[in-house]
Amino acid sequence: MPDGSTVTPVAPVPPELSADTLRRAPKVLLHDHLDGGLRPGTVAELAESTGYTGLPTSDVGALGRWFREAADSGSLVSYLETFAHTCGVMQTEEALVRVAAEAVEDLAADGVVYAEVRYAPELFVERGLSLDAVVEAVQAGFAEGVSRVAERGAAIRVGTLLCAMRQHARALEIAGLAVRYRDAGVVGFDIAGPEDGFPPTRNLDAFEFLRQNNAHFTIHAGEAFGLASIWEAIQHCGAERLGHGVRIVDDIKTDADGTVHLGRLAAYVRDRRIPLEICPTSNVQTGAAGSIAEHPIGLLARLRFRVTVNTDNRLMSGCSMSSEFAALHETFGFGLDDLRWFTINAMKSAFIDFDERLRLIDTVIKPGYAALA
Ligand SMILES: O=c1[nH]cnc2c1ncn2[C@H]1C[C@H](O)[C@@H](CO)O1
Ligand SMILES: [Zn+2]
Repeated sequence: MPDGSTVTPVAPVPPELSADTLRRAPKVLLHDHLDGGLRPGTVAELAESTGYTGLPTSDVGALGRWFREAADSGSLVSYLETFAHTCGVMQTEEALVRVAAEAVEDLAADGVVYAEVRYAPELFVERGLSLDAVVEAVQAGFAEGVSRVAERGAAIRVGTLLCAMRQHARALEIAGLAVRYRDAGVVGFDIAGPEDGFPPTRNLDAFEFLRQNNAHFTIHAGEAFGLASIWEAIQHCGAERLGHGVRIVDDIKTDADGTVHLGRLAAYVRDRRIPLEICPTSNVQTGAAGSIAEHPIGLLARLRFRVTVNTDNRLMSGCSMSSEFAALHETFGFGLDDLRWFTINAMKSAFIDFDERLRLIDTVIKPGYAALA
């Protein structure tokens, strides 16, 4: 093991950042699922207009609660069952455009200035849409959302990540789709779905194809399975970022006197500045963390891993970037400097061009936090 280093535990401080300050703080979101971020009212209306009859209730308030409670299951597999309903109402171009446009509006209203929003095109072909039609409808929706936000005098930049579902074995095809639409707003690729039993190396051909094409990708790893999944994602597949990655703590030992020892893999992830797309509330719901207070983000941030904060699924977790920041502020005492650090970490780790990342850091994020201080 590398030499130990001592970290001083940070005592939580009383909350002092108002909800309004947290909302106005510029935020960068790298891990947000399109089919996990619908407004409950939109789910109900689309079910009605598209003839989807599977919803557990049509009452909007009850529906929002149902998603949160059903997702709060302690297991990733049960959590994922709730997506049958959101995907069920997203099978037409009109529905995809609407959901994508509203997602952008909701993120901008929450103070998000750059977002990478992901989804699996293969989940929206049940009623005959082609994969290309799905991608084009979502891109049209994002463009519509961005222009509605601009009309209100605000600004948001959105990049798309295309996911392949681990259990469907269509990763090479979806990777090809991501590369074909790279000049139309698709900035990267991911694999999602059940982790246990579906190791990242099942999709090696897709990752090799992406690397040959100089394309970016992240991998959901270290959420419902441990270090082996993270190791494969990085060392076999070449993931640039880790979706969640929280189980990297299994490779970190803390002595009774506070001395911390990083194993080889944890040291590699930290040394190489591999971004962790951490989603605190989602991790509690799927059982990856016992509670927000027990979430490894406190330790990982203190050890200066490249930590980013994300929503994962705003509908299923009933959360936003502001509410995740608020929970971290209340639980760990993170202040504006820490939130700015998470935000700049995320912006540095985005899949858009370097000069555009720099421009957002210098002209939007830094001045935005300076104005709040
Ligand atoms: O946290 C997650 N882990 C693995 N898969 C996930 C997670 N959140 C959402 N998904 C799945 C369900 C969606 O249908 C799919 C594409 O967005 O990705
Ligand atoms: Zn996810």
